[in-house]
Amino acid sequence: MIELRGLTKRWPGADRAAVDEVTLSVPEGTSCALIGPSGSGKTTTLRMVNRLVEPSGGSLRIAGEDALKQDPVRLRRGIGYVIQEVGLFPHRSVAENVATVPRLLGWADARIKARVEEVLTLTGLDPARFAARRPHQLSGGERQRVGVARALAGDPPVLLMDEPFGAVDPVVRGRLQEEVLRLLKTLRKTVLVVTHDLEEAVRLGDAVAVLRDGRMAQHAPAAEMLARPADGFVAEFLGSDRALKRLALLPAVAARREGRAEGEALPPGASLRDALAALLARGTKAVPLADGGVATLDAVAEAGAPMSAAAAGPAGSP
Ligand SMILES: Nc1ncnc2c1ncn2[C@@H]1O[C@H](COP(=O)(O)OP(=O)(O)OP(=O)(O)O)[C@@H](O)[C@H]1O
Repeated sequence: MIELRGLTKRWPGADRAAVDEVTLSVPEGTSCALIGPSGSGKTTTLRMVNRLVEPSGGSLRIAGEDALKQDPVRLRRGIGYVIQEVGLFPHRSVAENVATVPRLLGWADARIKARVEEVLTLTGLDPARFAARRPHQLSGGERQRVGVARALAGDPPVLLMDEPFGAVDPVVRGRLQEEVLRLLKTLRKTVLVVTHDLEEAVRLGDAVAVLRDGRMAQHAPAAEMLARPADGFVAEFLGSDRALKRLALLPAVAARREGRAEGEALPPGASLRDALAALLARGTKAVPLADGGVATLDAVAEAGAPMSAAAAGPAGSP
């Protein structure tokens, strides 16, 4: 659990706080995506959590402990940190880069070697091919994977990510997001991720927190926020196509009707957006679902409407 209460940062000489009394909880094993316009305080908030930036006020608890009373260097060893530029040591091999935190933690060589192989494999990098390479011998996507492997190496319960996939092309980016998401869920990490990209926020965050001028504009599960933005600012930030974006978060079975239809059934985990895409691409009135029944255009529209049963639930914080 990461708990920020009234966390504030005033930079010297600034006329207003860059982060102004932000309160936010990320329950254990869940992820929260921080989004907001440029300069709204996302990175400053993230860097206060690992004390790369010292807060001017407020409190911060990680796993129940007062993180502002801990030694910052020790605190950071328990927090994985992934940044856009990755920040690998250029003259060290991939294996040596990934081993950074385990070495600082004083692990024995054999344990470090085994762990490096394990996290490289977890992040989709075959140790036999990649362990000995230098960072400049990797593609952008591979470097990003090494960044994730390095952050996971010491098995920290908490992971902070700042634009983790910002530097890679959209195709690689989508695949990396999927993989990292699956990995972090399996490992039950508590994750705070900063991103500019709303789709990435919705994909990676169980909850989404929108900052505006250093203040929290809304904090809610993604589907709820897309259905019910707290105000005009959040609505505009989410975009006029927010109802469409939300379809990707709801299961196709929410639009299930009795009936039969021609063509290939949608796969089991399909979303309402997948159902809509199939209906449009096939030019049919109904598409078969994996477990029987069909999804129709009317049913997709009904299930995807912001006030439908699928969207019901209390407004406000998760
Ligand atoms: N080291 C610093 N010294 C002084 N002011 C800073 C410093 N770092 C950030 N700021 C200011 O704090 C405010 C918030 O910056 P921050 O980097 O947190 O925003 P952000 O939402 O992450 O922006 P972006 O999306 O552009 O990265 C900005 O006004 C910025 O100029």
